[in-house]
Parts: sequence; C-alpha cells; structure tokens
Amino acid sequence: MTVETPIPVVVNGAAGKMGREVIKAVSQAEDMMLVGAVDKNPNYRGQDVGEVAGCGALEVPILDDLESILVVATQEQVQGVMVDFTHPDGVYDNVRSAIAYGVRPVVGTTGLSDKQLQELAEFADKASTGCLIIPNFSIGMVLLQQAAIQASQYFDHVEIIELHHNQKADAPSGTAIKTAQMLSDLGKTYNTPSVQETENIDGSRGGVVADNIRVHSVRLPGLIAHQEVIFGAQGQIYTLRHDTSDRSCYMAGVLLSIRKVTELKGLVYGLEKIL
Ligand SMILES: NC(=O)C1=CN([C@@H]2O[C@H](COP(=O)(O)OP(=O)(O)OC[C@H]3O[C@@H](n4cnc5c(N)ncnc54)[C@H](OP(=O)(O)O)[C@@H]3O)[C@@H](O)[C@H]2O)C=CC1
Ligand SMILES: O=C(O)C1=N[C@H](C(=O)O)C[C@H](O)C1
Repeated sequence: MTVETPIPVVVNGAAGKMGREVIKAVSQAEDMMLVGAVDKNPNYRGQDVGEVAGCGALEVPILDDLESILVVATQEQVQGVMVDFTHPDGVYDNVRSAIAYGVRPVVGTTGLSDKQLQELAEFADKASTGCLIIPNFSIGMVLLQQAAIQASQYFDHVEIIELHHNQKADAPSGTAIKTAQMLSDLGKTYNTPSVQETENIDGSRGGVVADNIRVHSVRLPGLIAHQEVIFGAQGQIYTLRHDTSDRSCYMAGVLLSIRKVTELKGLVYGLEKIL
C-alpha cells in the first residue's frame, strides 16, 4: 500500500473566527500537514496557533509575513495550499501572492469584486494553477441554492434577506451575491414592477445585485450567518432559509476544497462545482 504525501497547508487569517476552525480541522486531517499560520492581528504574533485555536500546541507559530510562509510551503515535496479567511481588503493580494509562489489558494474570504474575480481567473489560468473561491462552504447553502433555482422556474418574483453577526465587514454577503447571480444566470426576468415605487428613505428597498434581484442585509450581535430566499406569487409565498449555528459547519467543505484544488487548473467559483 502506498502512503500519499500529506498536502502542505498554510492558513491565512489563522487567529480569526474561521481561521481557528480551519486550524482544528486541518490539524486533525490525516492527509494534510499544517506548515504555516499567518495573521495580521498583532495580539497573536508568535503564539502557537494550536493554543490560539483551542486544540493544544501544534508547534506552528502565528506570523504576519505571508510571503515568507509561502516560501516554506514551496519547499515541501508536493504543491501546497493556502486557505484564506482574512478580510475583503487583503484577499486579492493574498491570492496573487499564493499563485505567484505556486501555492494553490482556497478562498473563503468574501468581498472580491467581479473585476477582481476576473483578474484572478486570468492570473490562475496563466499560471496553470488551481484556485478555488467559495463564498459559502456549507452543504446546506448549496442545497438552498439548488432549491432556489428549481423554484425560479415557477416564480417570477424573488428577494433575498441575509442576516449576519455585526463583525462582518462586507455587505451584501458573498453568499447572497452568488445566490442572486445563480438565479440571474437562468436568463429570466424577475420582479417586473407593478407600480412606480418611491424610496422615501435611501436603502429601504435593499440593493439590486443582479437582474433586478434585491438583497437586504441585517447585521446584529447574536447572529452567525443566515439567509432567506423569498419567492412570491399571487396568493402564495415560498421561503427557503438556511441557518448556521456553529462555524464547524463549513469545515467539510473546506477540507474537500483543499483536496480538490490540487487536481484543478484555473479558477473555480462555488462549492457546487466541486461536489
Ligand atoms: N466562505 C465561507 O463559507 C465563509 C466565509 N467567511 C468570510 O471569511 C472572512 C473572514 O471571516 P471571519 O473569520 O469571521 O473574520 P475574523 O475577523 O474573525 O478573522 C479574520 C482574521 O484575519 C486577520 N486579517 C485581516 N486581514 C488580514 C490580512 N490581509 N492578512 C492576514 N490576516 C488578516 C484578522 O486580523 P484583525 O482581527 O487584526 O483584523 C483576523 O484575525 C470574511 O470575509 C467572511 O465573510 C466567513 C464564514 C464562512
Ligand atoms: O462573514 C461571515 O460570517 C460569512 N461570510 C460569508 C458570506 O459573506 O457569504 C459566508 C457566510 O455567510 C458567513
């Protein structure tokens, strides 16, 4: 029996809410090896990432220089993977750096613009490197999106409400944008207005994401991540809802993505494409 060489994994944003979950999941995966932990938060610099994540010492310190850790990843026998859960402001540069060093990005960070996604796709293509950008790693959200696509065959009116904790930097959520894009890609015309609307308070009708599909963003302490897709027709409402109660729900998708990205060439956007 041949024993496969473990996939070297760098976690960027390792001290954050998602980063800590990824550290726990990767350190327990037998086919992965944690080779580096990066975070810009100075409070954690030099600390053992396993201690910070709450899973016991892993002998991997949290550092703040991504490029030096990417160099470490390139010295392993097999091509490494960088998992990024950082911030919308830094993720584009992080992905460029990883690809430039030949380390494959698995990106959970949201907030990349369409232009940035396009540029990263071109960069990954040129480098012939796999890159996964996944706005939502939970299977429940993939199922919700599939149900929404099915429902849109029968409903012409739809709006999205996404609700998140109030530490979230970007609005609307990456998941809501992706959901609206998936519905828009079906080529239908949604939400034809039946009256001339006036928005007396700016923003009260939400933001139009794609093809006249509106997204409403709620931010409150006590929430984690929730989304409703509400379809309406004469005399009936059909509501699809997904709720997360623990960030561990994303880890099966993250581990699958780390394994799959090593087989890809070019950028893939969305968990549904690799299931
Ligand atoms: N795809 C998915 O399924 C999911 C995606 N997300 C997304 O992941 C991202 C992170 O979320 P979350 O973990 O809740 O956020 P947190 O703020 O809890 O964690 C982010 C961590 O990254 C650090 N950081 C910020 N910028 C950089 C950078 N340029 N380089 C390295 N480290 C950096 C932060 O430091 P500091 O605290 O100093 O800013 C913080 O420690 C968000 O975009 C969120 O929307 C979240 C959940 C699921
Ligand atoms: O910030 C979060 O928490 C989440 N962000 C992602 C998004 O913007 O869609 C995924 C999930 O909703 C949690």
